[in-house]
Order: sequence, then C-alpha cells, then structure tokens
Amino acid sequence: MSSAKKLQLQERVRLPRTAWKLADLAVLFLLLALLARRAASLLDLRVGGGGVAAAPPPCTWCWVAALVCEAWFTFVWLLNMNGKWSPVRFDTHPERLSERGDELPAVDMFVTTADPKLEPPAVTVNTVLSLLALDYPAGKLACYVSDDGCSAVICYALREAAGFAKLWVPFCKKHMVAVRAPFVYFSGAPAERTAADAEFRRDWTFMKNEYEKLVSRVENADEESLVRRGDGEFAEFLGADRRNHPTIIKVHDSRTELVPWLSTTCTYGAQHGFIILTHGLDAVVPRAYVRVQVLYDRRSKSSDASGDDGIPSLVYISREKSPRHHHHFKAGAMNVLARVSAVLTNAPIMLNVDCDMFANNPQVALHAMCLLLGFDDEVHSGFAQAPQKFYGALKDDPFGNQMQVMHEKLGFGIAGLQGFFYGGTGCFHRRKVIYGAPPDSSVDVQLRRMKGSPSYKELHKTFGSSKELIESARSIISGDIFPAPTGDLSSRISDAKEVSACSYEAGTCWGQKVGWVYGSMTEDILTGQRIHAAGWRSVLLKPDPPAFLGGAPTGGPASLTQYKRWATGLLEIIFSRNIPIIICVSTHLNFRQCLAYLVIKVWALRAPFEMCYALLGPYCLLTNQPFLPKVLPSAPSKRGFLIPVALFLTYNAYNLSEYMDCRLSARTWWNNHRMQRIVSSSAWLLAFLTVVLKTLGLSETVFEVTRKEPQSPTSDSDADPGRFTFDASPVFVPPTALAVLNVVAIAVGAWRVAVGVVPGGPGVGEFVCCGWLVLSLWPFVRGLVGKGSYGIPWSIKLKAGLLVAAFVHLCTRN
Ligand SMILES: O=c1ccn([C@@H]2O[C@H](COP(=O)(O)OP(=O)(O)O[C@H]3O[C@H](CO)[C@@H](O)[C@H](O)[C@H]3O)[C@@H](O)[C@H]2O)c(=O)[nH]1
Ligand SMILES: [Mn+2]
Repeated sequence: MSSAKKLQLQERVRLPRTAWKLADLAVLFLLLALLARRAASLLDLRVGGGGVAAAPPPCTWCWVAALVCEAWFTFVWLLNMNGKWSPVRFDTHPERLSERGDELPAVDMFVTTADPKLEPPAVTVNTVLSLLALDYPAGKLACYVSDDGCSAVICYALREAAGFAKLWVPFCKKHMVAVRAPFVYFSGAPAERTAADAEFRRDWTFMKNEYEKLVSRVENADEESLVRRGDGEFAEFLGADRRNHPTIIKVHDSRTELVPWLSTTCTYGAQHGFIILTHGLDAVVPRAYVRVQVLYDRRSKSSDASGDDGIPSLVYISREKSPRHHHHFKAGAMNVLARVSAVLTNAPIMLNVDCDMFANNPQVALHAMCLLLGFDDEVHSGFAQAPQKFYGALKDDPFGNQMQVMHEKLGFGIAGLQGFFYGGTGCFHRRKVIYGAPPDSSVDVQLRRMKGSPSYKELHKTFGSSKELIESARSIISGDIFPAPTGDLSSRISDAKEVSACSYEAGTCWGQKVGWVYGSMTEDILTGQRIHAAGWRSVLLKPDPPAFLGGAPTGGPASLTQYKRWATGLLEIIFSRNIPIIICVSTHLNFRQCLAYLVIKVWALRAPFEMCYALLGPYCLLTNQPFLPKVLPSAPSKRGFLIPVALFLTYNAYNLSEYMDCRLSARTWWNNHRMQRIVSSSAWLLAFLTVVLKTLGLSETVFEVTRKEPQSPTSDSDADPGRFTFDASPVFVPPTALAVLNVVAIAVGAWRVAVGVVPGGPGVGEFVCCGWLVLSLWPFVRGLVGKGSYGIPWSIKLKAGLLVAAFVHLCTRN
C-alpha cells in the first residue's frame, strides 16, 4: 500500500476557501436585496401606492433599465461564484517517472506563426529552441512549425536555429540550464555555476557569441535576397503570395543531416556513440559540448536507452493556400500540423504553443506526463493545460491582460469541475482525443467495441483520402501503444504535402468532429468544449517554475484588438449551433462546467448591459432625475440608499482582497478594474456588434494577429510603456464618448446644484457613479489632451463628440 502511494505521479489537492464562500454569498445577498428593493418600488408605483417602504421612482424607465442591468449583474456574479466555488490543484512528481519505469510516450510539438512583421522570426526561433532543449528523450520529440505568413525569412531562421540547436541543446543539458530560450538565458550574467568554473564560463561566452550571431543573421535576413539566392534553397518562395501558394515543407532531421557535415569536419572521439569535433572548427568550437550522437534510429532501442543526447527533428510547414478555400486561421493551421505530424512521426501526445510562448521549465513535458500517465483511468486527463503566464510583464498590469487573478481564482476553481479550459497554447493533448475519440469508459466506446474497429471506409470519410493518414489514425484510435513510422522523415514529404493541401478537408470531419473546431475566433475554447462534451476531463498543469511564458500585448490598440477577438470568438460559440443549454443536455458536458464556460462566453454580451448602466448616471444628471435611492432624512429611504453603498464597498473590497490574496498590489487591482470598464465599453461592445452583424450575414469575422514585442529592449528611453496609447480604430470611439459624456454630465449636475437644488432630482449616488466612471476612463480623459500615440486622434474625438452631442440632445429635447 505504502509503496503504491509513493509512486503516485500526481495528487489532486482540494483548496479550502470557506471565508471566500461567505464573501461570495454576502455580495450575492446584497445584489438580491437591491433587486428586491427596485422591484418593490416599481410595483408600488404600478399599484399607485407610493408607500412607505420605498420612495417612488420618478423616472420609471430608468428604474426598469437599472433593474434589468442589475439582474444581469447578479447572473454574472452567480456564474463566477459557480466557477470559483470548489478549487483544486494538481501536484506532479516527475522524479517518480523513472522510479516507476513507465515508458515515456513520444511528443509532437507544434508552433504556429502567421506574420513575420507582427511576430519577429527571432521570437519564434527562441520558442523552438526552448522546445528542442526540453528534458525529455530527444528521440521522442519532434518540433513542427506552421508558417501562415509563407515567409522565406522564417524558413531561413528555422534552418539557422536547427544548426544552432546542435550546440545549444548539448550545452543546456550539460550545464542544466534553467531557462532554455536563449534570449532569456543571455539577458543575465552567467549565474548557473560559480564564477570559478572556468569551463562553464568559456562555454557560456562561446554560446552567447554564437547566439548573437544567430540573431543578427535572422534579423538581417531579407526576403528578396533569400529567394534569389544562387543555391535555390528558398526558390519555392519565389512569387509565393501568402494567400495563394502551394505547400512548402522543409525537414531538418539532425539524424540524417549531420552525416555529410560531420564527415568532413569531424573524427570519431573516444566516447561510445559520440562524435567530437576536432578538425576545422576546432578553433571556434570548444570540444566539450559538441557531443552529437548520430545515425541512431530515434525509435530504436538504443535511442530509448540513451535517447537524451540527440536533437529532435524540426519541420517547417507553410500549408497550401488558395483564395478558393477558407483557411480557418489558427484552427486550420493546427489541423494541418496534426495531419503532417501524423504521417511523419505520429506521436500519441501533442504539445501546442504560440510562437511567442517558450518553455520556461525544461521539465514541463515530464510534469505533463505525470498528469497524462498518472491517473488509473485516462478519462481524467483528456488534456493538460498550463495557464498563460507572461515574461517581462509590465509592472502592475497596466493593460489588464496578465490575468493572474483570473487564473488563480477561476482557473483552480474550474480545475475542480470538469477541468480547466483549453487555452490554445501551452497544452498537451492526446492525439486520439483530438481525433474525436471518446474516453474508454464511455457508452460510445462500448457501442463501438461491439461494432468492431472502424472500417477503412469510415476512416476514409472521417480523416480524408490519405492512406498513410488513415493507417496512422487507425493505430492511434485502436490504442496501439507507441505507433510510429520508421525511417527517414524526408522520404515522406510527399505524403505530408498531400495532407496539407487546402482541398484535403473537403467532405471530411476535420474542423468539426476531428481536430481543431472551425467557426470561432477562439478555436481553443470551442475545441476544448468539444473534448469536454465527449466526456473527457482535463487537468491544470502548474509546475514551479511556470511551464511556459509568452508575451502580453502592450499599448491600447494591441490589447483591445486581442480582447475584441476573444470576445467575438466566445460570443460566436453561443450564437452558433453550440448553444450552451442544448450542449449541456445532449452531451457529457457537466452542468456546472457549462456554466463555467459561460463566464467567459458572455463577455461580449455583458457590453450592452454595462453600457446601458454606465449611461444611466449621465442621463439622470442631464435630465435632473435619480436612478438610485436617495439619502433623505426620512428613515426608510435612508435604508434603501444603504444597499447600493454596501454593495459598492463590499464588491470592491472583495476584488481588492482577491488581488492581495494573489500577492498583487492595490495598483494592479485598480488597473484591472479600470481596464475592465474600458474593455467592456470598447472591445466587448464592438465584438457584440460584430457578432450581431455576422449572425445577420452582413459581415465576416477575421483573426487579427496580436503584435509581439521584439525581445531586445528598445532604445526609446522616454517612452512610458504602461501609458495607454491610441490609434484611429473604431474601438476607441465609445469609451472616448463615455468619458466626455460623464464629464459633461457632472458639470451640468454641479451647475444645477450651484443654482439651487430642485427637489426630486439626482443625489450623491448619481454623482458618485459618474465620478467613478471618469476615474475608470481616466486614460481617455488624459488621451483627449495627449500627444502622438498618447493622444486620441481627431477622427475619434470628432465621432465621439457627435455621439455625445446626440445623446445630450435626446436627453434634453423636452
Ligand atoms: O491565421 C492565423 C492566425 C494566427 N495564427 C497563430 O495563432 C497564434 C495565436 O495568435 P495571437 O495573435 O498570438 O493571439 P493571442 O490573442 O495571443 O492568442 C490567444 O488567443 C487565441 C484565440 O483567439 C488562441 O488561439 C491562442 O492560443 C491564445 O494564446 C499565433 O501563434 C499565430 O501565429 C495562425 O497560425 N494563423
Ligand atoms: Mn499570443
């Protein structure tokens, strides 16, 4: 018994939160009290009572609007409560993997990039290098990069990275480098060993030098001269338009490639199976770390025994594109990666990361295996998702997109339901789950068993016409343990090209029941939902140090574009055939998990309610009416006023304490609170309109790629990276208008007070609401007078001004 316990690879730990549950209930109680009070006042008015319990509302429709909005806020609060109610954490013990002697499954690692301008090639190179150097048998890893930008520079950068990896991977393993993205590693002084360790110092300086040369080659590479090079290596990119070109695939298989290179420059060294460079490069390459094991088959016994010394293969793919076929953005790219890897290496596990998400913890694959192999029934770990974390994050989260509290509170909470959401990056999938297979314990599998294994015809219909793909899919679905094609990868490029053709998916289940699901800008949530609906659970992968780190966008335009895409994609899911309630009753999606999904899916739907509520304050000040109970000397209405006051204070104290609990500053709380108001009135509102237009068939949604910051610090010293920036995008119109409107309303209200209060008019509450909004939208108030990118462009100011004028006119018409 005790030895079995000792070898447990993972533990599910319940996290207590009694005090938080009480606070949840307190806020809920206040929200319900507010609703009850409003409803009572409205009823009173209808029966013509104007009774003692509540002051009669003078502006009936304001009170009705407020009631509807507050009911919605209560609903959103309930959704959040459900998500956070019963959190769990998963602890992993990778050191026990070798103790248990489990055979590790092969992992195919996918990286997507889409635009060499927005996503600098050096960023992708760092991510790829961090993956190639993972602590995992190298013979069991292969890295695939999908380039939707069809850029010769990316292709060249990866070729250079593959060369550099031959030095970098052995260096990392020899010196047990902690973070294996070179740009992070070399941004500090050599701290791994004592300064006295001369060999390490020499290696370090050499590697840093090599890395700098790599970066300068990559950064100075130019599309034109690459494609016109004499040797024709990049000739396929000649005249290729990113929206219209055939598939390009390049394999950097270090096992076969090294041979000609080594034969001229190396002689065999003393160590068995290793080669030590002695000739030609001797002067520049210290002997110690160029130990390259060649000519072993990555799947053979010998590589399993000592498979740690090679370098994983690297494959570049730019899938075929044609204006006649929809390419489905990232989801389409992921499906091509799934198919190409199926015919090349067919690993049973797939890791997927965005191009800017490097592996920060070299043991991450081992931690993931603890979760994927560590349950008695694999239904518990359909996929293992690491929460998104960011490197070089700005202090106090000025753009409210580091999402620490959301991950800590909601993330652990959802991990305690059916499992954390698939987040599109930093996720280990089971290939068979991606192929749509239900968990072994489910009824569907029992039925299928009775029917026998799927026929060739069925597989053909599901996976498409490629024989190689069908065979590889059959072995994955029937659960052969580690099926893998053998032999040289380059010899199967034509199979890989066949499955990356843009017409391949026609008539198949790709994008629906198989692979990444189409139809939403947030393909990740939609795909994860399909997996949960099949009955799988998922696990939260949270090793220390964090598994992966990515870049969070900075500046107003990039942050709001990202929020807009997310909110659009999430609402697309609700408006598609995936209506939450229907999914919930017709599939294996748990009811509470379904509600947890709603927390984020309703982001865009929150916008109209929050906008309406935000307009009530200014409307009342402009028209001299109240929408909140007033502080009057008479006792009952005083009590009425206490409810919103208590709610305002409790709610904000609750949020602030959540930030404190996550060891974040009060400033971080305020910045996030402020961004919530800004995002709601800009990105979410536009997302709402976009989806409405799409549903009416009037427009299409597109995936706008987020700009990634270059990794070398910029020289612009007087720039303030935390300050909000603007451009002429329409997302900035509504918050600008809202900021101006509230300032105007406060001025009008104050003027009224100065000339003498009219009885029945607005009270302190309305002023506080408007003041709070002005503070929340302060970046926009500042932007009205700012210069350069810190200033709101005139076109936006003009449109916002017209909106404000129209609103004021409508309010004061009669
Ligand atoms: O046509 C496309 C568009 C995007 N991408 C890639 O998709 C990834 C995510 O794009 P990015 O612009 O970085 O979006 P983010 O908002 O940072 O991404 C988050 O949100 C996306 C859903 O909206 C998820 O797919 C991502 O995994 C998740 O990190 C990047 O690697 C892109 O190169 C493609 O491969 N093809
Ligand atoms: Mn990203």
